[in-house]
Amino acid sequence: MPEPAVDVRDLSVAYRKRTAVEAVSFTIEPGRTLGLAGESGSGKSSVARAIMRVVDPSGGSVRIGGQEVTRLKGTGLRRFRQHMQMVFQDPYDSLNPRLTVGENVAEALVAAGVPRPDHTIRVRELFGRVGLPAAFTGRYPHQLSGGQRQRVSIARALAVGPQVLVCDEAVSALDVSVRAQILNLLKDLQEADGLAYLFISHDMSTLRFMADDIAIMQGGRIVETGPSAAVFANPSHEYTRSLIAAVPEPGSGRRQRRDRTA
Ligand SMILES: Nc1ncnc2c1ncn2[C@@H]1O[C@H](COP(=O)(O)OP(=O)(O)OP(=O)(O)O)[C@@H](O)[C@H]1O
Repeated sequence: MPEPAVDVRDLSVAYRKRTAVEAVSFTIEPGRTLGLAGESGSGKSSVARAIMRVVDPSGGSVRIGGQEVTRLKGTGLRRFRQHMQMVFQDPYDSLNPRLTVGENVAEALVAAGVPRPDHTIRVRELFGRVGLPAAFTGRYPHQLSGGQRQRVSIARALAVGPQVLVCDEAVSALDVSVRAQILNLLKDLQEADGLAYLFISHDMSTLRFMADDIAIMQGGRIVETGPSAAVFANPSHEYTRSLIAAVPEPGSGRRQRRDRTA
């Protein structure tokens, strides 16, 4: 059997001895999406940060493409980072405002060891893959819309040829129609490249669209997990039921409860 793209076992994360994630386990196969949901503070981003080795896990194991990454350091850690990339909620925070968006993407090519003479053509290719005109490479982040900036972040993530993308609330700041376009783009890229996604979102309708499997976190633990269709059809945990209750049936035309009370 080929190795899963992501294999997390008994992962724990603590901040100054305060446990934020406890004994979290899941796997993601190449070309598949695990949706991670849960209320604010339940530990979703801490799972992502530990997998990316932005924080050191306090326990457990993380295997990416079969390689244990929890104890990697120096060059080994840098090499591993080419296999895993992250897309955040607000590309303004992650793009350098003083560089053009083309230069922002080229920075990732430097990190991936792509020779400089190849940068222009590679950046243009990457812009094409995320649906941006090549002429946009010379613009600055503030000259693009939110959706266009998120496309640039995705191009930058793809620049290193990753196997896994961690999307942490990657579409949460976008308008509904732009959100759908970015989700469709991510699905197309997944199909083309066999990318595995860890897709973190508080929005269950986004997860219903994106995720093959779902894991629900509460208080640092996974309290329910399973194929997305089964979890939505028959949630076993009270907390999952309350998350799903806030989402309309597809096509029902009802607005989300969150919208009604906003
Ligand atoms: N750098 C940090 N130092 C100390 N505590 C932290 C740190 N980052 C997160 N925490 C705590 O760890 C717990 C989990 O936080 P985390 O950000 O992982 O949750 P989350 O589910 O991603 O929340 P949100 O949806 O609001 O981003 C929370 O209690 C949070 O206060």
